[in-house]
Amino acid sequence: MTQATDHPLTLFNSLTRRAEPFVPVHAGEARVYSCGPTVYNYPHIGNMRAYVFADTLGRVLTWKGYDLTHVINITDVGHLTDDADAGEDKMEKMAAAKAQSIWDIARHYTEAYWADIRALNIRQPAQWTIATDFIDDMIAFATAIAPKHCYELDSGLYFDVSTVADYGKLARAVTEEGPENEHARIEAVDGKRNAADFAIWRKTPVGETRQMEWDSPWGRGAPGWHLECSVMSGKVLGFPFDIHTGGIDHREIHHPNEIAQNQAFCECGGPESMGLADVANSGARVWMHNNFLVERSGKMSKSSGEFLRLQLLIDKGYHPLAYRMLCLQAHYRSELEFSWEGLNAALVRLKRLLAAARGLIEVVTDGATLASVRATVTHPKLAPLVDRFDAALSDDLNTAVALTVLEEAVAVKKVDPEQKASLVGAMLSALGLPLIARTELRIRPTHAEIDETEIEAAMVRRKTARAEKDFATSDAIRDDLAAKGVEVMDGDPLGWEWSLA
Ligand SMILES: Nc1ncnc2c1ncn2[C@@H]1O[C@H](COP(=O)(O)OP(=O)(O)OP(=O)(O)O)[C@@H](O)[C@H]1O
Ligand SMILES: [Zn+2]
Repeated sequence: MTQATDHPLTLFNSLTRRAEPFVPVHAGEARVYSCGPTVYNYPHIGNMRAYVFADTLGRVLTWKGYDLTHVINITDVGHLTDDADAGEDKMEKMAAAKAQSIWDIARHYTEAYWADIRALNIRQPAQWTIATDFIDDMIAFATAIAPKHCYELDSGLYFDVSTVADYGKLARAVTEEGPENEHARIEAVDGKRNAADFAIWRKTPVGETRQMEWDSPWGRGAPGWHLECSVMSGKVLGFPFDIHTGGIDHREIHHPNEIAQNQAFCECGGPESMGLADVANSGARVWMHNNFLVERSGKMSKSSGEFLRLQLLIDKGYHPLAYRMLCLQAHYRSELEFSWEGLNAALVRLKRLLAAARGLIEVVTDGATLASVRATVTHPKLAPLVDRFDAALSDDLNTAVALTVLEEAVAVKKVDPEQKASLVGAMLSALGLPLIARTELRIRPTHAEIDETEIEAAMVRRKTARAEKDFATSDAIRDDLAAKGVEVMDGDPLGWEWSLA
């Protein structure tokens, strides 16, 4: 638990548009729900920024001593090609395009997403909730709110946004651009009472069949995407829970719609009052949003054909943790522009950090808390760094500053090595950077013509030649390696003797 002397954890709440001290709903606990991917395609690295952010939040909550329950969902049904109420189901569309079963599509892309989660050292949440496992709960939730908040049309059961207070309060559109802008692009459906009304249950049109459809009081069909997240978060974490996360696009439609449903549910079927005067019954106390990873050409999107996958970075010889480092260097609420130069700089920084921390490799401090670090790290050169690191993370997850404090800690000399090791280990774990051997960071790009064992063997032959002053042989080996795309780095201060060009 947070001690009186610790920096209070403050988090920016999109709902109140303020950084606020974190006050858990249940003492000592933190319950967090993160909107998960729609598994119709591979995630791009922009999508993965959302999970690096959610993981960083979880790690900071652990660091601060909270007992964390993190839930991430997998959306395998219901997300339309437009976040608002138009278009086709993304999953059905991809299954049709590939002439495959939707269940196979979902399985394949869920596995691909999980592989990226592991590669980025993102901790496993307490539960992955799969939307199609919660259909009965979704029907029960919709049944509870329908009489007061919904109406039925031929195409489905619609939520009437005028039945809840402050609809769209979360969305920037409401205060800065006027609600009409955002809603102007929502496709008109005959009979809708308000432009922003959305389907919480979508009926399968007469004469059509969907691969995924279920019976409901409103006919055969499928749940709406917004309904899914309200149901899974409330069911697993209980309303109200502490923090709901997602990318900044969710602040405009998906989360306002979740909030509207949560308000309706808490009034009709849930706890009478959640004791949250200013964020009345919105389901979660704090709503947090990561900003986008962008390319020079604009927001990265997997709906638009070509996109950057983590695997592409790996194929080009970048360790996936270089991408984690890139994310940590920016504040999660800032837009981050992706470039290969930037990724390379992040990789070099990571190499340098891990090379400097080399001697500390045996230390296992995963999940270390501030309290445990304070108890062991008392040296006057180190204790102030604990404090500064904590201050940075507590300041709305300022990982950019925390990283610089970590680098200072690694560079501290003439201190008790065990204390230094515990401190560095704990800092790395709070940022989700594993203390891997630096050689593991070296990845062979798929286009390379030579493998690492061959390179290492050539390097040994070259060393022997040089020791024997046989410079002709040593130069010939270097030239041969250069021809295969390997640069020999004599006198490299990081101790890396070669790199792939
Ligand atoms: N460029 C981006 N940078 C950061 N986060 C993003 C980016 N694009 C999407 N996200 C976030 O990634 C998470 C997963 O999104 P999801 O799988 O629903 O993507 P999507 O909306 O279907 O795809 P697309 O990337 O085409 O918009 C969401 O929290 C979303 O807000
Ligand atoms: Zn969601």
